[in-house]
Amino acid sequence: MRVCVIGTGYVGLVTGACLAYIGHDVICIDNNEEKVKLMKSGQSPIFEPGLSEIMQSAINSRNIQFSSDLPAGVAHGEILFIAVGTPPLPNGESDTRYVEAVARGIGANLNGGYKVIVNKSTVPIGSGDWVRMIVLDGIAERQKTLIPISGSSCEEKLPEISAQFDVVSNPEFLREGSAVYDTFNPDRIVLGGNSLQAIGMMKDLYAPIVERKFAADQSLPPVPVLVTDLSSAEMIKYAANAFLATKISFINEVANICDRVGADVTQVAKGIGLDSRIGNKFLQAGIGWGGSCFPKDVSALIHTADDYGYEAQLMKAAVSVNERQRLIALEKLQQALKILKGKTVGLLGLTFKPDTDDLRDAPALNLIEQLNRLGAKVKAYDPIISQTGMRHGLSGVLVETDAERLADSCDALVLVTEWQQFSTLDYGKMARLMNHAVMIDGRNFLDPEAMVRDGFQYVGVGR
Ligand SMILES: NC(=O)c1ccc[n+]([C@@H]2O[C@H](COP(=O)([O-])OP(=O)(O)OC[C@H]3O[C@@H](n4cnc5c(N)ncnc54)[C@H](O)[C@@H]3O)[C@@H](O)[C@H]2O)c1
Ligand SMILES: O=c1ccn([C@@H]2O[C@H](COP(=O)(O)OP(=O)(O)O[C@H]3O[C@H](CO)[C@@H](O)[C@H](O)[C@H]3O)[C@@H](O)[C@H]2O)c(=O)[nH]1
Repeated sequence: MRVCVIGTGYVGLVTGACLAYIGHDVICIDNNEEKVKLMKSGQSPIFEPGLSEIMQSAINSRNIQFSSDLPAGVAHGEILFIAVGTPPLPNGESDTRYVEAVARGIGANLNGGYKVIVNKSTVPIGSGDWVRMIVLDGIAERQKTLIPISGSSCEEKLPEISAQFDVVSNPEFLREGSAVYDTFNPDRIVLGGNSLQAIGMMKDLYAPIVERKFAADQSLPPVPVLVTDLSSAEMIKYAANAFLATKISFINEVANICDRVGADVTQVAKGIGLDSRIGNKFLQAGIGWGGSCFPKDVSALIHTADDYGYEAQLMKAAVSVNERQRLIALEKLQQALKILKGKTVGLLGLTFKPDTDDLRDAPALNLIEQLNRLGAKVKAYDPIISQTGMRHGLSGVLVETDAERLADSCDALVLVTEWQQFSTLDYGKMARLMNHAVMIDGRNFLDPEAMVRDGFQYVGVGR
């Protein structure tokens, strides 16, 4: 099928590349010319495991094109994905201006046959109908430009714009760091809309994925496809993220109690996770959840509830537990080092989770800010940020090129991101390079006994 994906970030580029890989004819549109240039040269502007290979394969089979030409994209696609960002506004509300610009642009260029406009971006509940309205506005604006000005000598009758379309909500559940895997191995596909034709086309589009043709385990039953109304699909996206964020805040609260009573949260998580009603996922206690999605999506849902005069108390609590959790490493540093002013703290990891280059709302950023405020010098080593030199959003921190340089002359290390590489560092050598060998393990990732053997004073979270 002919597909146009507008917005080539973590979601749009992965979606576009994977759809091209499974045989669709895809054009990816972005208004960032530099990104387009990079993608045209076969390079991915983001770090995501497996993405470059998928892109390269799609480029070789001529199933994918990259462009900044929205009209060409709209003309190309039978299915038009909107996958632009919906960042948070200062009041927590979702900023939908990029979605609006794209919807207007689609309307202004829509012509010819039937199209399905797909909201892939995470958008406030009710956005499906709103997008439809904006597209219609875009069509009307263009129509106006086609009508000859009254009183002009132009007698020519201009053609009517024929634009048939439906809007579908197709929320995305991929995780950064495993986005390609998640796209080929989804737990479910959610399609919200009331047009049978549009839903039918979406099912055709996803058929190879639903049938697990590209899955890690092809013997599994087909991927469940849940068809709902527009608002329910939009709500599913927010509710899923709010639930997962709340689950993490819950285990973090348990961890804080464990710290006080002398229990080990990693064992507690195992013990409760074996109950199939609870499940063992998303019970990893640590320094709190971050990233480009949980914080903004939970805030947006709280804001939506507020708009309807309802106070989302549980979600507000999940957020405030998380805000406190983000400072837990600082508290533990103060307990271990007492005065932080003039001390040097090294951060192992900067990104909000491993296997991504994304620093949006990363707990490390809070930590850097707070440590600077208290007069500590902050250094960091992150396998991807140190290598790529990407520094967007980073200040008040010296980025080192390897873990041993990081440890050199530090008074404490904080493991912020559980990069796999951090399990095999020479911690004995690192401890010897430090002024004080203190390790705050913000992700309960390291083996406490091994750390002590290597000479560290080890402090975990709820452990
Ligand atoms: N990042 C994730 O893991 C994830 C997962 C699920 C859902 N989502 C949702 O998907 C959406 C996209 O998120 P993301 O992380 O991929 O965003 P992103 O910021 O990485 O990418 C957005 C892209 O859209 C482009 N863009 C902005 N305005 C444009 C326009 N008018 N025309 C063309 N391109 C334009 C930007 O240049 C950028 O490349 C958001 O709503 C987000 O909440 C994200
Ligand atoms: O047990 C856990 C699991 C995660 N986290 C933290 O939670 C945050 C989010 O992690 P994760 O969900 O793995 O990454 P994201 O890429 O942000 O993915 C989430 O957000 C996406 C955007 O909406 C959704 O598509 C995904 O389904 C949803 O998992 C990170 O800071 C993690 O460190 C924990 O602290 N403990």
